[in-house]
Amino acid sequence: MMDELNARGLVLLGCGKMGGAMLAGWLARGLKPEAVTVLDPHPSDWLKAQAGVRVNTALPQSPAVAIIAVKPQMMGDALPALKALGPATTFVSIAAGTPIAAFEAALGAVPVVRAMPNTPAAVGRGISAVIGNSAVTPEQLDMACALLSAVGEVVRLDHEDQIDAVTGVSGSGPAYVFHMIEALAQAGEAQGLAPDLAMTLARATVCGAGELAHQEDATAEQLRINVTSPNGTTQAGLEVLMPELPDLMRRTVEAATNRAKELRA
Ligand SMILES: NC(=O)C1=CN([C@@H]2O[C@H](COP(=O)(O)OP(=O)(O)OC[C@H]3O[C@@H](n4cnc5c(N)ncnc54)[C@H](O)[C@@H]3O)[C@@H](O)[C@H]2O)C=CC1
Ligand SMILES: O=C(O)[C@@H]1CCC=N1
Repeated sequence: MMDELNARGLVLLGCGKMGGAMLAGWLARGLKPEAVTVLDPHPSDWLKAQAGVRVNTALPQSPAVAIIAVKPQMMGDALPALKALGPATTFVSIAAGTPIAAFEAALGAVPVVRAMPNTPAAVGRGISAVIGNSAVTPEQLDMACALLSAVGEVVRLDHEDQIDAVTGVSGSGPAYVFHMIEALAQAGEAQGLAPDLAMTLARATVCGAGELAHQEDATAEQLRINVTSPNGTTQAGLEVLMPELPDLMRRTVEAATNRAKELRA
């Protein structure tokens, strides 16, 4: 897959937080900088420092893939730049909200893969959900999945409308976890710990628990039970957290999903 991309090229439309995170992951995994053309009116300092990557130059004739990573609100302005690319290019959009039909309306009957990744892609630990349109060949869908799997896990969806809930869970999800670090650190401070120490403990705890969940086969429930001594400290803490968190998380994911639906307009 990287061989084909290195030979034919990859175009990235929009290199902000998510496009940059994925590009960082691909460059670290064998994508040659010279094979990459980025279109972005405001290139970041990180992008400017990527020697060899073409920024705001003419596009290659027929790149293997064009990644669309602009905000849904910018789509109308941004998409015409890709109009010259033909049906041999697979268009992969990572935008929340924007439906496949909008790309077909703007670009014609081209192969489109709609994907929802997340920022841990920057360290090869993302997860992306994907769905293709009727013009995508199995080989093109496989290539898009291989590209995304270079920066994490990939799941294939059956219906495009599932992607709004995916966005609410895994697209936005890293932010919920980072907020958990912030809240856990603040709670440590409230118990008298110095801010730096509380943050060190909270960050390492969330990272360590995440890594344990990643490496172990045990369910999340079992991993929780393993920490919880009967009548011990964890049980006392969970008796406060568990009645509150599921409903709070349900409302959080519902709000994010609903916002993804609104962005369709
Ligand atoms: N940040 C995240 O965690 C995730 C974001 N996404 C999706 O990725 C897309 C980008 O989001 P972010 O990277 O967070 O936003 P961002 O604001 O960091 O990046 C957007 C980039 O697009 C550029 N841009 C603006 N107008 C343009 C144009 N006409 N042509 C080319 N580039 C243009 C901007 O200069 C900016 O660098 C959105 O559609 C979002 O829904 C999807 C999954 C996760
Ligand atoms: O907040 C957003 O709209 C984007 C989509 C998923 C994560 N960030």
